[in-house]
Amino acid sequence: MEMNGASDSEASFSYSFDDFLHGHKAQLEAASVPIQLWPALFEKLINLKFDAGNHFQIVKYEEGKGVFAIDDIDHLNEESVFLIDHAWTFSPSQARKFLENVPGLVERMAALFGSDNTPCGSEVSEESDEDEVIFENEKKERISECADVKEIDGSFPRQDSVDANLCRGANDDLQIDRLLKEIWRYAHTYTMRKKEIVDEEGMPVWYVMDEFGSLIGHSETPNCRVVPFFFTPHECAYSLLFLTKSLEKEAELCRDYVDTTVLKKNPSWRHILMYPWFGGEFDEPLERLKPTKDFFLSGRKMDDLPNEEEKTQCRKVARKTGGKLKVYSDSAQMLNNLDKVEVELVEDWHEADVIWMSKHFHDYRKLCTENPKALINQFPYESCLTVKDLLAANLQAENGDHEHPWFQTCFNLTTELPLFCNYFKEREMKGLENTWIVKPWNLARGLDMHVSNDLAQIIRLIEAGPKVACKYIANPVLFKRPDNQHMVKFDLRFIVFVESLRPVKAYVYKKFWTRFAINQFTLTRLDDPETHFTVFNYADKNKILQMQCEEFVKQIENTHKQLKWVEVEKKIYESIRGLLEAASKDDPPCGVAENPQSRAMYGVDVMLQWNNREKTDLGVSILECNFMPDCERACLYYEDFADTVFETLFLGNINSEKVITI
Ligand SMILES: Nc1ncnc2c1ncn2[C@@H]1O[C@H](COP(=O)(O)OP(=O)(O)OP(=O)(O)O)[C@@H](O)[C@H]1O
Repeated sequence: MEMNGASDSEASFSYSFDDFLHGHKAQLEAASVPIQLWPALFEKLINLKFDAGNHFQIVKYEEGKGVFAIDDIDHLNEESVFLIDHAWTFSPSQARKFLENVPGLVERMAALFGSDNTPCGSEVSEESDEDEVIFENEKKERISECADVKEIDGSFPRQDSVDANLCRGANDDLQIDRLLKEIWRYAHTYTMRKKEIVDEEGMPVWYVMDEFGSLIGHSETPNCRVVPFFFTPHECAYSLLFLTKSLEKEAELCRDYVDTTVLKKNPSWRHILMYPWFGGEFDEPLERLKPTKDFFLSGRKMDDLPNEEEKTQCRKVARKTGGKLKVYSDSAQMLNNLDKVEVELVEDWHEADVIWMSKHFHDYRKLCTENPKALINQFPYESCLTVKDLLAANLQAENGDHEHPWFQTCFNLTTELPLFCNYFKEREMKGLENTWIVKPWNLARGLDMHVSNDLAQIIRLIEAGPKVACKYIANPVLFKRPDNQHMVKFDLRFIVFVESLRPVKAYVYKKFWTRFAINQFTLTRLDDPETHFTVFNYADKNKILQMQCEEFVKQIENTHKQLKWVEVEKKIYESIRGLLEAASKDDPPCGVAENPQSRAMYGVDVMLQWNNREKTDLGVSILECNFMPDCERACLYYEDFADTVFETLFLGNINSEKVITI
């Protein structure tokens, strides 16, 4: 028997198998779905034919539930591909909100997670309960429950997903906490990439499969694979189940829970990747070393540098200190905001006094030999400073640890997962605070970031893309928000102008920017973005507190009487200088390179924390350093900003009222 979500007439609309291949072939190949299954898959997708119930049943046994074959099933059979629906699609930062508000979601997830999936091979109970053959009925119910069936392009019916509607309802917080922990044994991920956004990586989507998919057991020698599949006409993802071995009647269906690219790249990590399901200890002593040159070079285009002689010649060239600057640029934002500094745009970079680029520049040698008088707003290999994983690697000591007081301990989970797990477990054993912030290094604006003290969750998060884990600042200095009276975390952005790196010659713009969290700081709800982040990607502007730095200083000194801002500022400036020195200490490609023609402006994000219980010892922590070719917000707040940038960086006009030498 099968479930058809579409009537015959709907199914016969003009979407052909060729259309299907055109839109999905790359996905099918990437997921290694055998080619002989594609026609049946196409047919099942357009008819929404969830027919797994004809071949499998859920069976309860002593340790839990599993999925078993009703008949012999040949894996070479062209029909042996089955659709699995997704019970819940979610983003981890919004999951709690949905559990609190969507009726029935807590109950469904609790029922789903309540079963204990044990590895294949467990004894099957003699009496396989009739009631447990649930897919078919359940699917019928699901479809009939779904009152809102939409027509897309007048042809395909599509059901609203469970996360589409929000409504109020009360649920037990403890149960939700438990579900949010358990979910990392059931959740899976795929990433949507939008073709039109070339530079930005896609945002990962997490989902829980329906009861059938979620109850498939684990084996290291699996007999099936389950892969996510985005079906464009439905604008919706399903999972596909296909067999890798034939099944005999009553055999248990088992997939490999860690059949992921992470495992493919690191086969020796299997026991670590299995931790979310089976736990374990990671106590092998591992030596942490600084990443090698190869690490810094992988996936990066090398910058071409002038040799020492060329640099020496270049240093002798006289440069402009006034008058009209000839500027070659790919970005007008900053130039449009210049008032006092006169500029003339040139089409040929050979003529330029200043090269102002938002795109990465690589040809420093050519610039040095063909236009030595020009200055440019970038340093070679500055990604060692501005990209999170490279910065963390750059700042590591030879023994691999981070020893700078202004930098939080940080692990690259793509290369150092075993080390991180050891470190995590060691802290756990010692009873030390163990909250981490897990950040992708290729997305900005706080996207795909997670605060967590749960090792299982952290391990699973790397399936959604490369990440670093940095020790979370658990004792931040808090700010009393005047609008809601909450004591919230905040971070500060300082703009630094770099004139040279060896030795460091740099200036900080005296005005800085403030960013505040919304909710009262607490370590109890680590999934709440409004408590733990100061950047928000939504439009509720009312919740965002804007405050000029002068007002911020007044208020923070008022709240924390032991703080004197002049002293805090001094520590911040010392830390920023420390950052620039440390980041350019190693030769390229492992550190930022000195270059006589380079000048740069970076945005340095800083948090303040208490180093002791008494709150007398203040620490400065640098979160990250951003390359800033444009500065819309700065130009909007401070009319003199663009002029100050150009005067400081390119005219050698250091105005001590606006910038401070660090
Ligand atoms: N180690 C940390 N401890 C506590 N909070 C942190 C830590 N690192 C980052 N955060 C917080 O996480 C958020 C994003 O941080 P970060 O600046 O590193 O990322 P981003 O995505 O590059 O954002 P942006 O580019 O907008 O600054 C901020 O709200 C920041 O306060």
